[in-house]
Amino acid sequence: MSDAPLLEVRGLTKGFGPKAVLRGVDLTLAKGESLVVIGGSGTGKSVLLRCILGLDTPDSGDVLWHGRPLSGAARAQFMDRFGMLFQGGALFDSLNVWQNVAFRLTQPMGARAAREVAVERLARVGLGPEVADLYPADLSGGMLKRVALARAIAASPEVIFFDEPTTGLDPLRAARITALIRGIVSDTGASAISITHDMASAQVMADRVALLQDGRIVWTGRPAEMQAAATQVPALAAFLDPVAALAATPGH
Ligand SMILES: Nc1ncnc2c1ncn2[C@@H]1O[C@H](COP(=O)(O)OP(=O)(O)OP(=O)(O)O)[C@@H](O)[C@H]1O
Repeated sequence: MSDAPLLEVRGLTKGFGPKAVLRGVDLTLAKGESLVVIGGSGTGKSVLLRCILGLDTPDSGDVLWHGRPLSGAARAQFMDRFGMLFQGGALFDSLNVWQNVAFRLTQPMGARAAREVAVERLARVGLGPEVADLYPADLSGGMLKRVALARAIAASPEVIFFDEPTTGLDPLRAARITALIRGIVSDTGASAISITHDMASAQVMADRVALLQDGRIVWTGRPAEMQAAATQVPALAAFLDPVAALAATPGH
């Protein structure tokens, strides 16, 4: 049991009506590993994440947490042990920054203690205590991402999910958030699954990359292996150099 991966997806399928989106996804996430799932628009990355989180019910297949199917007690344990950075940040406009960060603290604690934890997490993402009492409407896009990141790590999760963490940021801010995420994952020893279109960010964040295409993981490997693998896997080549891939497509 202790040898089991932290999280494992086995033969996951999910469709909507006649449309098969996931056609047998197999994935493992080791303890402390940062896995980045890439794939074109509409390939089912979000559906995969939703199935893992229990927001969508798979048609078949299993999600295992510490080797146990994610249902009943294992699901309850998992719910306490994961952090999530949603694509748009998904902060509550009516709560101030520290209340947003402390929102998912599972350990019961008074407001003063919760605020202290929130301020500490804000410092970890490069924001000072003066931000704690501001509201989301007062913040820039980059600051909102940082606050959302502070919330994702608030309860010291074992696994953190990042849904398109650099979407909507300019290249410099995207690079900063990417470096911050990589640092947090390395420092805390948390495992991470990120989904992204941003190859620059994937290369920095990933210990391992998995490419989702036609409902399956068609390639997985280390970022340094991607270039060589692209000669065998056209979809990978398209990600690494979309302009060249388009130019090579007849009638583009
Ligand atoms: N609730 C739903 N009902 C019907 N179809 C759905 C539903 N959720 C997702 N889909 C379909 O499943 C497919 C995969 O969607 P998904 O959002 O997972 O793609 P994605 O890889 O995350 O794309 P993007 O990178 O553009 O966000 C799409 O064709 C989408 O329309």
